[in-house]
Amino acid sequence: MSDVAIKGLSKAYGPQPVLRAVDLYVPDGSITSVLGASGCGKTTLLRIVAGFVRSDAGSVTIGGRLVEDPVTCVAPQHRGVGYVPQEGALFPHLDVAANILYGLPRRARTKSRLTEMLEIAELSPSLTGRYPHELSGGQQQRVALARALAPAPTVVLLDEPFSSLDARLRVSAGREVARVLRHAEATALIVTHDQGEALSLADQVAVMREGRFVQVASPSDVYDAPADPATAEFVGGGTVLDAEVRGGVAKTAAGELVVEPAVEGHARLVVRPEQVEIVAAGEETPATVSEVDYYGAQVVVHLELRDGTAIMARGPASRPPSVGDLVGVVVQGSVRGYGVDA
Ligand SMILES: Nc1ncnc2c1ncn2[C@@H]1O[C@H](COP(=O)(O)OP(=O)(O)OP(=O)(O)O)[C@@H](O)[C@H]1O
Repeated sequence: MSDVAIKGLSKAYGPQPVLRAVDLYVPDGSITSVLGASGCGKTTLLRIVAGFVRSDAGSVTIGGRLVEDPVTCVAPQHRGVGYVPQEGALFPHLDVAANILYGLPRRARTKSRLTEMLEIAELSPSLTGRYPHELSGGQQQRVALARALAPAPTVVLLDEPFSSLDARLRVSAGREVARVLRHAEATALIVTHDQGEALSLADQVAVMREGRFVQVASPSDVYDAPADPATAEFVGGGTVLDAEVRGGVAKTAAGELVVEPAVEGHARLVVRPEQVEIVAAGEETPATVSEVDYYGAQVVVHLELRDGTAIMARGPASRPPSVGDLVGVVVQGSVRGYGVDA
């Protein structure tokens, strides 16, 4: 396998810039997820790396070999890249075996290669004669991955690979695909708009907004130290409060909050929903429950503070409050602050 180096990559469709001088380094044998809202340019980036779309400026190097720049364009089949398109896109008229062996030269379509790919993708040999419509969504994803891995690509690109699966299957299919990629020691780029998926599957998360990377870091750094309030809201959610910070402390509608890293003056503060504890009315900051989203083991409670500020709490679902309840809220721990220039 190989590393991928993307430098100053730009692309516009007509007057509309889609990628704006994007840099990204994916180390050999690691998984990077590209996380961003719909339309921010994720698929375009992946398709340029794969060789399906030309860039306007910048370069892509795979394993030290230049494959894309304004004068170079190595054909997709010569880039050593495996591509798993959205929803797997298996050939419906071919069975599992034929789908997996499809990308190999005829002489390489051997039973032993098929067995090897079934083992890597943790698929039972009893499935080889089945057609895609006879497989579960998760099995289809693993067949699509086995097909992409069969020609032994140096890099695997996956575009929203789990978008067609339901929530429960997404988690298990994601885990299985990550295990297969790690087993194959693949260098992989996974495009997703699902923050849980991005954080749980990858070694590195590249957060994209409007054609730029706003943060490229480990999953825990992206969650614990988001680059800006918008990234914090997108990754993990939370409430952004405007406040004046003096001596590392801010007086806010949600009480006095300790701000880290210490910023001074006007700032935007991010309060994570798991930091907000709901207590009995009369204690701490009063709030009214405006909405309760029930997720089984957890609830997300939307609250309105006295001055109209909306704040969100997430916690265990035991004894959740009801809409209209008067409660108190306490923000636990310090909050992240971002200075705002006057
Ligand atoms: N072939 C094309 N011609 C013109 N505009 C395009 C083309 N392909 C994509 N776009 C536009 O470029 C922008 C980025 O598209 P892209 O598919 O890269 O986004 P994305 O982040 O992958 O979105 P999604 O998560 O919805 O797939 C969008 O505004 C899209 O409409």
